[in-house]
Amino acid sequence: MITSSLRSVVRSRALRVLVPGDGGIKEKVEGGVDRGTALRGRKKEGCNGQVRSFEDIPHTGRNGWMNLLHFWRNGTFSHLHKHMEQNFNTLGPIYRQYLGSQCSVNIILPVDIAELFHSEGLNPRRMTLQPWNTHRETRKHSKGVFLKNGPEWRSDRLLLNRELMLSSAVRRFLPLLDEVARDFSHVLQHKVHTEGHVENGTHTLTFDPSPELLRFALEASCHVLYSERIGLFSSKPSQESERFILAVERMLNTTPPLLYVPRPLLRFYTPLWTHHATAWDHIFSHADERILRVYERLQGRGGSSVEAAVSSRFPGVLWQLMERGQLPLEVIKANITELMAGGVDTTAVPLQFALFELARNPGVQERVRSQVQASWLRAEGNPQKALQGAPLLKGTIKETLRLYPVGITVQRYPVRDIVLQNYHIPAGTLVQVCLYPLGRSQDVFQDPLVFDPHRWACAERGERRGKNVVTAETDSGAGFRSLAFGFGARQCVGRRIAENEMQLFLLHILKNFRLSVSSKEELSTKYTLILQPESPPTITFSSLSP
Ligand code: HEM
Repeated sequence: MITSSLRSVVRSRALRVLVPGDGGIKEKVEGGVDRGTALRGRKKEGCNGQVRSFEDIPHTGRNGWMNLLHFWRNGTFSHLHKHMEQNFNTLGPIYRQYLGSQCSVNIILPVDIAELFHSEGLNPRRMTLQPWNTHRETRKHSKGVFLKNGPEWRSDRLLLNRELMLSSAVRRFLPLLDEVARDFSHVLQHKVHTEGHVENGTHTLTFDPSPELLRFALEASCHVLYSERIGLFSSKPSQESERFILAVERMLNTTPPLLYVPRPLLRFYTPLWTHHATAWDHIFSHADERILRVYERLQGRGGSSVEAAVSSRFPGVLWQLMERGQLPLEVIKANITELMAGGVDTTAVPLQFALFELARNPGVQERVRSQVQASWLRAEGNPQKALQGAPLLKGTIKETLRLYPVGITVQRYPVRDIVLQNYHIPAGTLVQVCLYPLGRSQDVFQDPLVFDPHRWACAERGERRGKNVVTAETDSGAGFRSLAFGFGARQCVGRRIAENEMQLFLLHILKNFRLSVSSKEELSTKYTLILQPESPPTITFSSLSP
């Protein structure tokens, strides 16, 4: 039962409105908003409007082990995102989920999401990825920001933000991303002209671009993190890079089955655990080699690299971190490894979805292309100006991630008791914002299954467009609908790289190719720690140049 002191806290508290913004969050305090406004939109009032207890929250069946066994036995763990969507349809906008030893409260409505992030505290915490932690501990590796918590996380994170999140940092690495995106488009042009056929005077090629997209993402990551081009667009890409891509995929695929296994039992999953740990070892050794190279460059050895580094060219995030010397080498290694592991599939996979959606929505594609072409002309080759002049590119990425979020949930442990949907949630409860059902909810988005990048352009201009713009009067969770990169101080540290990398990729593709697909059917998706197409879509690229 809820205590009277909690009720009075809820009643008396001024409602602080958190506004998610591009550079983090702005927080403004609006005094005097009553509890009625704070709880508007909540559907389930207990008798006499009393806050209900945690135990009253609808749930999916309380034996977490039986639930997990059910998923494993039926091979449906990869459809966890679909189960969440079904549960919201049957249980309402909040429910308890039991999986293995873990209980979470799952939510979907912006008003509740706002309340959750409002209570995340100074050092927000996500769900622990136990297999990743166990690998670090057994190999005696440090943790990077992904796995750290508390004040230690915060101080490391502030140093990383300077190299990855500030607009000054973006200005430094944007030209590198642009170079990779242009090269990719040239190589694709060559492939279409040499391997494709001519249809109505246009060179056309139909293929599954997913392996090329992974190479693009790895090439882009290496260029920004190490200032190194690794030649992945050549006809014979290095085997080391191909092995790295395989290691990241294996690490991702082996994480979910190990996720809910208590640590002492991990060793009983021996073959799976061995695959997982070996994949991580490989990812670490990739970073090790680069660190050694940069170390040698910093020591003044390896002449030509030093010249590159002291020239005006951006020497890469690793170089910057090592040169500043504010983080121990072990911690730099852990962070660079996490950035490499987190930076390949996370951008390559949404690009598959974006190409597919643009291809199956030719009208949308034309509108984005004409904005891109006009902006490109005005920008005279300046990539930053070109992106600023084509907001539909950003809308395309947001729309892609709305329908196909890379991570299906964002998690937090509130640092104080809160009330969600009129239920009492004790501090320290794992609460998950379920991004996949959120992006497809009719209660949150008008025509949720329609791919419409323009809806975000309207939202950013504050225009009212059906339910798509929710104002402070109608919903205190205004804006908490585009959360694919998480939120606040703990949001994705690679966000600026990812957003710019994906937008520049689409810019150069749309300038040079018309995209189409033979079937406009929905893509089936599977959850393997990240959300992926069940089978990668085949896309037809038709060259726009003769
Ligand atoms: C479309 C691409 C991407 C998406 C959708 C995405 C999504 C996310 C999300 C949801 C989180 C958790 C945020 C939170 O809890 O609030 C996260 C954290 C993180 N991401 Fe990304 N990510 C993407 C690309 C990248 C890239 C390219 C990198 C590396 C260059 C990266 C590195 C990280 C790291 C290191 C964290 C942990 C940050 C921390 O805990 O302080 N991500 N990402």
